[in-house]
Amino acid sequence: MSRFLGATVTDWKYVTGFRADKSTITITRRPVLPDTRSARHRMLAELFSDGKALQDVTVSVDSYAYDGTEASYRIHYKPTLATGMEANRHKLSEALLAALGTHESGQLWRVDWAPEKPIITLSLRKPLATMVMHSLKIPAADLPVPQLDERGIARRQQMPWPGSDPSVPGQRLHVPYASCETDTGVVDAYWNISDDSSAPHMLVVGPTGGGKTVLLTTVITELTLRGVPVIGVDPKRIELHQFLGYPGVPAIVFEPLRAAEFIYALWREMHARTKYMQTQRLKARNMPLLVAVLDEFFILSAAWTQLAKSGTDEEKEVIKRCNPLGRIGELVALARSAGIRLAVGVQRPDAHLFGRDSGSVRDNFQTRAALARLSSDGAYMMWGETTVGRDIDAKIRGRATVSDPSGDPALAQVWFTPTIDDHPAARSDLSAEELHAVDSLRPSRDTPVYCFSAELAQFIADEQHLITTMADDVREPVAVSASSVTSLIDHISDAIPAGALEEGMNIILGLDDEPDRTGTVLTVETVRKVARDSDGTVTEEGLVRVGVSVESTGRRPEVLILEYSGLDTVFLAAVDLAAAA
Ligand SMILES: Nc1ncnc2c1ncn2[C@@H]1O[C@H](COP(=O)(O)OP(=O)(O)OP(=O)(O)O)[C@@H](O)[C@H]1O
Repeated sequence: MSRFLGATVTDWKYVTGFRADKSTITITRRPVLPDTRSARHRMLAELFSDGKALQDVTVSVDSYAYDGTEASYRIHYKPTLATGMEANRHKLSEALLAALGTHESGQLWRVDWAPEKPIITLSLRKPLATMVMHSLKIPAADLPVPQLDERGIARRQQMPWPGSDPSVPGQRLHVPYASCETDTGVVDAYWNISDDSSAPHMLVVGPTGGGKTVLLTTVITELTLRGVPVIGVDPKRIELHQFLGYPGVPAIVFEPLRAAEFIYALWREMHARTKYMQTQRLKARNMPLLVAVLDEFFILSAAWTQLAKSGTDEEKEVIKRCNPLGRIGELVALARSAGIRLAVGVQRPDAHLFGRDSGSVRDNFQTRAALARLSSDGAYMMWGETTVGRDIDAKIRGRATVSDPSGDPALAQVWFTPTIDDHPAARSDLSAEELHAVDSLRPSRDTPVYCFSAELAQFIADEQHLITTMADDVREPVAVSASSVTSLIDHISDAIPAGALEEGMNIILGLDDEPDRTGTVLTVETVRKVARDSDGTVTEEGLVRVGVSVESTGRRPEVLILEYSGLDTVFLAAVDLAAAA
């Protein structure tokens, strides 16, 4: 062992040289300095040594944790066409994260691509909590509510909110619902419903059990605490019923036909408000806010389509008069300036089911949350990129991709609000912590809806009457088997355009055959084959042939061919019904 410039050298490299002009052979000894890089540093350098993924790579340590472990790295590389492509960057980031695993401290790594320079930084991030209990830190009675005159008009709508920055206008109306990761750390994700919001309506996507109802519950509780009333629509009947009688929630609508009447009343309200604002010289910011939450929107819109096609004459007339799908389009585009906001929950992002003009309708839902691992098409529809939100850990309940405060997609943990139903049967299921959370969230004041139209006022009054008489209709259960199912809404899990049907899906048939649906026997059939127009595109005119095999007396099952246009909606069976079929 010897020393070279102060370093201990255990190995030497010998280089031989020959100079013919001087007839000399030189033998030079160079020290091989020991590799002092950590195993992780070496691994990172070796990851790119073949020059395939990145070229001319140098890896350096950027910072150390207090215990001396390496806490961040910088990777310099030679920029190429491939390194500029989002999909390649995403793949490489995933490979780096997989190679790095978990840091000694238990923290996870994050990968950041510098926007302008060919530098990747690897740094540590605190893992997002896997569960965030949603509760209020101060008594609800101490929260400020907007000062409104008897018409509901606010001269100064923007009240300070505890913890808010008074220099940021409208923060009272930043409705938080999740913790999300951004470059500056974990922050609250919120829906900005103030009049200066560039994302006035909210879209929530999540499959059954994905946490959509929890997210909407979190949002509704935050809205009512802020003195913003909510009317909910829940065609599945079991998601938002907990809000019946909740302060600030004057109505929850369950029947699709009543939901159509509600959309009509809301549309009339929007026009009445606009007229009032014009005559009284009021601005959007003066108007009292009202939020409509439409859960399971595709089921609702498919039910409307079915009613329009094969309902009773009376039902058809209601759908025609209310034209809910057309009026929703108008509401989405115009309601914001009349103080009305929409939150819509759907099972999957779909390009077609918002109607013909889907693109622009979807564009108005700029506050977005996706509670599931998205397909690449779904990711593109939600975030404009095929790779965003695709690696959500499905095992963590409430894990989502949401719009962060700057509007970009970010990984998030949705705050958990247990059921807020104050029925003793619901409360008996809650733990002490959950009871504390829901009690803290309950507003101490009931916020009214200021109705500028006779239609909305009448609608709410009728709904409240219906709810009080609902108990009269309740009867003791009778056992009914799948083959005698009579009610549609209770047994469907989702509705999708025929163009999106795939082999193996269980669909409900028999709805169109019998105009009087009460007493109709529904059947559940499994899709065996789907044939689309030759180029595979789904258009309203496009024909979709679907083959289902049905029982027959012969040896082989008969194949029934159903024909749909690409935008016809088809109901999917709920799991229990499909299993029974
Ligand atoms: N943010 C969350 N944090 C913790 N647990 C959650 C969260 N969201 C949902 N869960 C858990 O997942 C369960 C299902 O959630 P939720 O009822 O919201 O699903 P959903 O999407 O509404 O399903 P469906 O479409 O069938 O109504 C909840 O009862 C709860 O236990």
